[in-house]
Amino acid sequence: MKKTLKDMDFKGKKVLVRVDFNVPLKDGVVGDKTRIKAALPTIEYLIKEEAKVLLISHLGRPGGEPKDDLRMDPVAKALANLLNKEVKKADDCIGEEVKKAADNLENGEVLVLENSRFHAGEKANDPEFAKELASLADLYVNDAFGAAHRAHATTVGVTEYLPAAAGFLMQRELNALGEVMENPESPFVAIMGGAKVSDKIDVIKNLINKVDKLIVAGGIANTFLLAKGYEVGDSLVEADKVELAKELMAEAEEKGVEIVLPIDVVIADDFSNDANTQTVAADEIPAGWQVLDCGGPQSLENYKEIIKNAKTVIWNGPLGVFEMEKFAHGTVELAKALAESDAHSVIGGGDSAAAINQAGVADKMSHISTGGGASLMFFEGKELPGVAALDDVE
Ligand SMILES: Nc1ncnc2c1ncn2[C@@H]1O[C@H](COP(=O)(O)OP(=O)(O)OP(=O)(O)O)[C@@H](O)[C@H]1O
Ligand SMILES: O=C(O)[C@H](O)COP(=O)(O)O
Repeated sequence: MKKTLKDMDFKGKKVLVRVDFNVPLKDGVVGDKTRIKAALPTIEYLIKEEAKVLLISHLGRPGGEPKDDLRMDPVAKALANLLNKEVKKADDCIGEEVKKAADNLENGEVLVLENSRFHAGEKANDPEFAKELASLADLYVNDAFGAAHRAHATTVGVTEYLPAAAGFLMQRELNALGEVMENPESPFVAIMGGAKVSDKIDVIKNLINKVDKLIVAGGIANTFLLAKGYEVGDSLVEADKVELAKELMAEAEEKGVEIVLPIDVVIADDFSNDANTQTVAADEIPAGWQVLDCGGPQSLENYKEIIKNAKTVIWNGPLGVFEMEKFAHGTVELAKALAESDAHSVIGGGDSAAAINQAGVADKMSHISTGGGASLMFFEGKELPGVAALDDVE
């Protein structure tokens, strides 16, 4: 058991809180506040407990140096609006100026530090950088589930120097994902979509030991269709993963797990929303065409029937190129089917969460993770470095 907020006394203490405020920015304004809202319970608790709150996050991938369009100012502004309270902002996350700003905080005040990835030491998990950061505070709280799969200075390194506990969001994510992986009510169905087989192999391998049915859709389905001996035209495939797809299908069969592939698919003559399209059987994809949505009517009917009978469903990755309206149908319909079902539904962050929001059914899901890569690593059955590094309860 990891330490949580309830295991620490915060009054008058400077608390370095790692949050995942890696949010989309549009014209210098936060485009989606979901991740900021998700961290509010921890921040509000610390304010109430009269801590001095130092928030640290990465934003985008600036490559170890300052980039003005990736500063945390819009995030601090959005947070101030949500908290309805003044939020201070520092122009760096280490150094004398920042130390002074941290020391000048009154109990219950909040200071947002600058993007941690403006320093190369963050991704390198450099001990010197971690030590500098840690020197700002008395205690450390990690509420950044979305970044817990990264062994960086703000997620792992600092825990060498400060007492370290999990925040409320971190706890909520670990409980929700842990429950579904350890005690799923069956029938247990996983839906894997998205673009890259290589990203999902370890997840599929682990899930084959846990689920009753595994729906393979999105771009990754093409490699499995190829492995079945179908032609897939110009579709996105990973030719070097065909053998592996065959092995995974054989392993699933041995274990009595059904791998469900699309029956019919929406194909296009170009990777474009203006392309010509048609719906064809998955074993009749003509040369020169590419699959951009696994949600043909028969496939969808099949997925809906499976979901209707499921007690637990986990979903990671869209069924098609849902960013283009013409190919969003399957993903949106699947989201709606999940919303209508009684199954316990857990969504693995990233694009799938965006699709659920697009379909307007977010409130119908049991749990939508704030982590993309982190939830995938969790579904792989691996321990997240940012969690492992936290203190155990004595
Ligand atoms: N048939 C397809 N052909 C090409 N790309 C596809 C296809 N189906 C889905 N995609 C693309 O897959 C991408 C999402 O893949 P990814 O593996 O990153 O999903 P994810 O795991 O949900 O995302 P994240 O890593 O953000 O959690 C989307 O951009 C989508 O357009
Ligand atoms: O958005 C995410 O998945 C996390 O914030 C991690 O971001 P990263 O992939 O840039 O490390």
